[in-house]
Amino acid sequence: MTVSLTDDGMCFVCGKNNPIGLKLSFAWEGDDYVTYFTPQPEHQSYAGITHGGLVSTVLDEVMGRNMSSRGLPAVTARMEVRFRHSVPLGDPVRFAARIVRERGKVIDVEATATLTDGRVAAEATGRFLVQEGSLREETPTQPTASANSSK
Ligand SMILES: CCCCCCCCCCCCCCCC(=O)SCCNC(=O)CCNC(=O)[C@H](O)C(C)(C)COP(=O)(O)OP(=O)(O)OC[C@H]1O[C@@H](n2cnc3c(N)ncnc32)[C@H](O)[C@@H]1OP(=O)(O)O
Repeated sequence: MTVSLTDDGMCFVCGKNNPIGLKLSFAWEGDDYVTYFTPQPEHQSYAGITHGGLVSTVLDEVMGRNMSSRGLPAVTARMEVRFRHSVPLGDPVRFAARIVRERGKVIDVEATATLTDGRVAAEATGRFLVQEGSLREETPTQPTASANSSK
């Protein structure tokens, strides 16, 4: 079964119109598809530590957008995350994704979250299923709000 995917600017991670979203920007750096996220206090779990669910969310996004940026709109079917080090607040974290294997509409991707000192804080593997058609863009109904996080 496939679904039709629409970008209405409200994605929690990249949507420019989501008032509570992260509003992250993405770009290619060589073979890596990359975003930088600087966690703030509102993104923590224990004091001073970025919530692992949010780290997972950005890993998911950078993998998914790797494909949509190449014209392959896909959904996450499965994802595994290994948390190696805590992610502190206040410093930019580099999230990078690259394709591992493509088999028809099934694409395996891996991603890393790297701290400013070069340590890989978290690594993910994901399986994505490419959906039929192209990503549709739709005018949002929600008002635009100011960013709460930046590259
Ligand atoms: C310029 C760029 C602008 C971009 C601008 C974008 C803005 C927009 C934001 C984008 C953001 C993206 C990054 C966030 C990505 C999400 O958050 S996507 C949302 C979360 N994910 C979902 O909602 C998916 C929900 N699940 C489903 O829809 C369906 O279960 C799936 C995954 C499509 C699978 O459907 P299905 O019909 O069961 O698939 P089927 O064809 O039977 O299986 C195909 C193969 O996949 C395997 N498979 C199926 N399901 C699974 C599974 N769950 N686990 C493992 N393997 C599976 C099958 O075993 C089969 O493998 P083989 O047997 O062929 O070896």
